[in-house]
Amino acid sequence: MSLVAAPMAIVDLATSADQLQQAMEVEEEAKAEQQQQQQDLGAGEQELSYSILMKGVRHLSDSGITRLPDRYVLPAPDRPGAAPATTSRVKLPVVDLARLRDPSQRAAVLQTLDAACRGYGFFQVVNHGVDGAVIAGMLDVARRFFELPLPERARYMSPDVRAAVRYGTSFNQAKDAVLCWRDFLKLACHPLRDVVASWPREPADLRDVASGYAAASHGLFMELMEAALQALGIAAAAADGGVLGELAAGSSHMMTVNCYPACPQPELTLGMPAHSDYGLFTFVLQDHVEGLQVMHGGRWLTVDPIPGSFVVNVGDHLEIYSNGAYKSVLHRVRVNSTRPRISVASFHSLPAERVVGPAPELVDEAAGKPRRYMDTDFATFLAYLASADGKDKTFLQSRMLPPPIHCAIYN
Ligand SMILES: O=C(O)CCC(=O)C(=O)O
Ligand SMILES: [Fe+2]
Repeated sequence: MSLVAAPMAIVDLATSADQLQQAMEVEEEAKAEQQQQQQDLGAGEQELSYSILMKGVRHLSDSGITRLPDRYVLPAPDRPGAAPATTSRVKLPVVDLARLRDPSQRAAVLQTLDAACRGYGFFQVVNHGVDGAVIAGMLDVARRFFELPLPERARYMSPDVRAAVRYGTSFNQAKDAVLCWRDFLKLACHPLRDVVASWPREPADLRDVASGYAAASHGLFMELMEAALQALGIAAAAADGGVLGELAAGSSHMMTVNCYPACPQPELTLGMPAHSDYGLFTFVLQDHVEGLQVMHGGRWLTVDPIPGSFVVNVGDHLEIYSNGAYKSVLHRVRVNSTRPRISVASFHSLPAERVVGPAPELVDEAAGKPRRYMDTDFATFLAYLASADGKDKTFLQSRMLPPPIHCAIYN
């Protein structure tokens, strides 16, 4: 063995001693967790304490419960089967990025994008060019994260909504009167280089895989924003910097990895309640299990997942920026009794400190295009979340201006 190799061998030994120690710790934690699960359910399936519920639904599902704990049972009118009930499935409008990139077909695809953002607020992106291995890898590492023993996941629990990494359960767990059948891992993704080191250390490939995925998602977001601005007729502003230039200089990007385990009574609860998203565009990557539903024409429609595609939706910021032309639409997630589901939602927007209001190009009082929304910023949104439950699109509604009053006397 050469002298050069010796320090390597020492490092290797040290690493494996560390790994052995870690493996023993994890095994002990897993045993303790299993005992705890049995204790949690020891007295039959009596109502569970708040601290047990805060361990999340993966913990409950792994415990083998057969009845939904009361805290997850929605009032009858809010249950997924209640009116407006539907089992209709929807194939969302398809935005083909290969065609968008082809100058001879760009105008036609811009029309599709524009119509989708005005009508559904949702569309699917295909032929995006993101390597299938990056997509499959992201879903796979997400699944493996939620399979880690609870103590390993629980390291990242935090009440701080600004934390770069946050593990939790339900929708807004500190506020939800009825809990949701979802656990999540939230990862701040901007600036990527600075935040990755604070992401979970396990699974060992999570940082690498998720940062590759985050970079790809951000690239697609920039491309779609440019297209959306062009479709809205404000591309000229982008040419001299504009909002696209701002986004290139800095943006906000959060990734939420959602885990919806199999649920004993899925007809009584939801994985996520009806909500709209806060940013400009959200990219959702879902596995092959359906669950996402979109409100359209007063009915809930289940999105048919196209494997390898992204579901993209307009967020509150884009509705405000487009002065109401593009719609930030209510959506929710249903769960089922047999198949766990994983999704990865990437929320893209302007920097958190940026005040967002309607684009000046889209407001013209004299031409009958009044400003329809107040300016807003992240601090206002957080204050809103702290004061209300943040559901049912009420934040966006709180930013809407009343239509101008036209009085005949002055006309
Ligand atoms: O799980 C899904 O399909 C959607 C998730 C979602 O709407 C969200 O994270 O805001
Ligand atoms: Fe959402």
